[in-house]
Amino acid sequence: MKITFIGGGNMAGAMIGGLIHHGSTPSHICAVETDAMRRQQLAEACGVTVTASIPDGIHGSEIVILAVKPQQLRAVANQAAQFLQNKLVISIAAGVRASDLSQWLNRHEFVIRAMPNTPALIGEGITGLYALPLVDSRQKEQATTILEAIGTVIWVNEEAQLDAVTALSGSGPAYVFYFLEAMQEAGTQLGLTADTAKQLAMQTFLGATHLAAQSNDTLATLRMKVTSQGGTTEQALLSMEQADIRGAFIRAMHAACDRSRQMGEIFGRT
Ligand SMILES: NC(=O)C1=CN([C@@H]2O[C@H](COP(=O)(O)OP(=O)(O)OC[C@H]3O[C@@H](n4cnc5c(N)ncnc54)[C@H](O)[C@@H]3O)[C@@H](O)[C@H]2O)C=CC1
Ligand SMILES: O=C(O)[C@@H]1CCC=N1
Repeated sequence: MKITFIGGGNMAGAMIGGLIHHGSTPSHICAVETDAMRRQQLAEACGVTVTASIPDGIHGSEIVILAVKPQQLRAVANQAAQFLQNKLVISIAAGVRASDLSQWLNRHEFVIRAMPNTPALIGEGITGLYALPLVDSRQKEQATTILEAIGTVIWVNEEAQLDAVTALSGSGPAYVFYFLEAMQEAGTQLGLTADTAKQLAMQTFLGATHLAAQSNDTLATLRMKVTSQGGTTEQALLSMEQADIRGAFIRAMHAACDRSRQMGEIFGRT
């Protein structure tokens, strides 16, 4: 199965890296990229075919993954439309609705909207998927197979849920890195070296996440099992509650979800 990415930036790079890591043949992957330096990087780092031409890149591919910025999607769709025939199109652009993309692609019916995340690069991604009604089960299986190569796949029945997926797992790696940065910064203020603080922070995330995945306890119970009465964790959590960190976090994710919907309006129905 030959796959073409249109747009070879950060997310396409993570997906291509993940696919190759999982055993895909580099020559079966093509990236259409307008930036010459980025084309060279992709060819050298991944060994995939690169081109600046959309028709050349799409030729011979069964699946076309649109991985440009949301504001670039309409122009790219207009250029690609006449070369698609019955190919499956998967868009990873945040916000832009599958039905709008279908219109730009001359009412192309085989459109899936996907929201992956950057841990795809190491096969630890998670992708939310939504298909237009006429996408058949074979095409859905193809999309599942491709995206399972870079992690876990979750299908949603209502496209609006993809805005929530975007706010949670699409943007989520950035929240984790932000939190890790804060833990590292605090660790160094408390006398640890930056490397030691980073190692402690990262392994704490990994360990706690694996524990939560394997445990039958709720997240709240797991938290309480760390929190000794009169102890250190209690003081830290009290400080976080006083600063309304939980509320701030929830508001932040609402802001991300609102922005995804807004991008659907701004870059979609114009
Ligand atoms: N970065 C992330 O964590 C995630 C990004 N996304 C979505 O993926 C899409 C791409 O995001 P990034 O990779 O972060 O952006 P990026 O800016 O790194 O990549 C976009 C690439 O498209 C290229 N490009 C622009 N116009 C083009 C054209 N006409 N033909 C071919 N290539 C063209 C650019 O040169 C650039 O390399 C966005 O729509 C974003 O919403 C989705 C999930 C996660
Ligand atoms: O920030 C963004 O808009 C994209 C979508 C999810 C992650 N990056």
